Amino acid sequence: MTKQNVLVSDPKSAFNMAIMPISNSSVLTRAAQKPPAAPAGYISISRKTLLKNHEINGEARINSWVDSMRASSPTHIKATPSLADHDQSSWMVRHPSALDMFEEIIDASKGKQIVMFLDYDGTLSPIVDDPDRAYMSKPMRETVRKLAKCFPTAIVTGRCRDKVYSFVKLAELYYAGSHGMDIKGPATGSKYKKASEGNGVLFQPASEFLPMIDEVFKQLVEITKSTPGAKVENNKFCASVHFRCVDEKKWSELAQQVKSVMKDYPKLRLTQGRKVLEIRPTIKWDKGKALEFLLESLGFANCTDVFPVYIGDDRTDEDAFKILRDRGQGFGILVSKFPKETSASYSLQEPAQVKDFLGRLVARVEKTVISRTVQGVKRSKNQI
Ligand SMILES: O=P(O)(O)OC[C@H]1O[C@H](O[C@H]2O[C@H](CO)[C@@H](O)[C@H](O)[C@H]2O)[C@H](O)[C@@H](O)[C@@H]1O
Repeated sequence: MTKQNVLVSDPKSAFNMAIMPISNSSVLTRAAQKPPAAPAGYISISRKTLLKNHEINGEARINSWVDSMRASSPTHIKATPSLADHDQSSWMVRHPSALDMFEEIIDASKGKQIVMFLDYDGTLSPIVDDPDRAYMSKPMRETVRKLAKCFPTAIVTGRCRDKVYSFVKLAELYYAGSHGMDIKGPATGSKYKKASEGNGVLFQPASEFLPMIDEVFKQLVEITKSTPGAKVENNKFCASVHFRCVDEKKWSELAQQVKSVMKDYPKLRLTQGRKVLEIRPTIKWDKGKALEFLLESLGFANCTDVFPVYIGDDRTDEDAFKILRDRGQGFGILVSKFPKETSASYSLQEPAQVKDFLGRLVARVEKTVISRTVQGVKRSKNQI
């Protein structure tokens, strides 16, 4: 893939730093010098906080990561059924099933342009022990393929962009890898243009961190060798340390190992996912910003009639859910079998339900197009 310029139309937009050749890192250097405040849900962010936590409060912090990883583990939630039952019913009132609310969702989107944002792991593919084998089923791929014919559709993932593409294998989608720090979006000003048509833009706001992430990745691989089951994944602009196959008794030790590497990299921060610690640059960029960037580059920056739908299962998806809440446009759907603190409006329990929901959306568009064709009504085929 060649390096390209990114041009975003609104000069006052939050994406001014995108108006530059990707290879020019001067603006990014400024951003990196002054780490921004932590977005909601992050474990730590600023250099000061990192140093403070490592020097003064490191032990407590590590324990809190490990505790929260344990607490969010389904085996632990199942171990307290009475709490789970009670929480589940009141939580479902606040975050009803997107399948049960399908007609309400369709009504809310009427006359608006739906834009779909899909997380990968735990949303399109079931969670499995080996991250290299988190395949998407053929029926899910077919459903997403059809979905992309109906609406602009993007994958927004913590994974390396090339890796997620090797799983999804659909050229007609837009891809935001490394938690949105590696975006292959639509060509500038290409409203409604398919990703497969023309040159898409490449946006990599953390490009200057590449050598640092590589270095940290190698150190993490080395230091975690002594922990059976630990796995380190290079996600290009971030790295993931997997705890899933590590004996829980060893989790604190593994977290300590990660911390010991991090102490030399104040420009990196840690976030937490599903049995994973993720190491990423301290730039103010996340899946929420990626969603906004994609909406803007699709030509929907100031549109009131756009209806973005973001589906995800992880803490990192909360940044995108929150953006949608704040914009008052569209909504988020959290994929979870258990109650979780979330800014999403609706819920689905597992990838199989995500497929059903997407399939129903596709079926509704197809039905609407047929009935409009029969009636001779002219309207954008992407609108329900
Ligand atoms: O943003 P996502 O698409 O959800 O990616 C987040 C991380 O997902 C992957 O890890 C998770 O899925 C694995 C496979 O099912 C599982 O083994 C692991 O425990 C989960 O945390 C991926 O491997 C990470 O690199 C992503 O950052």
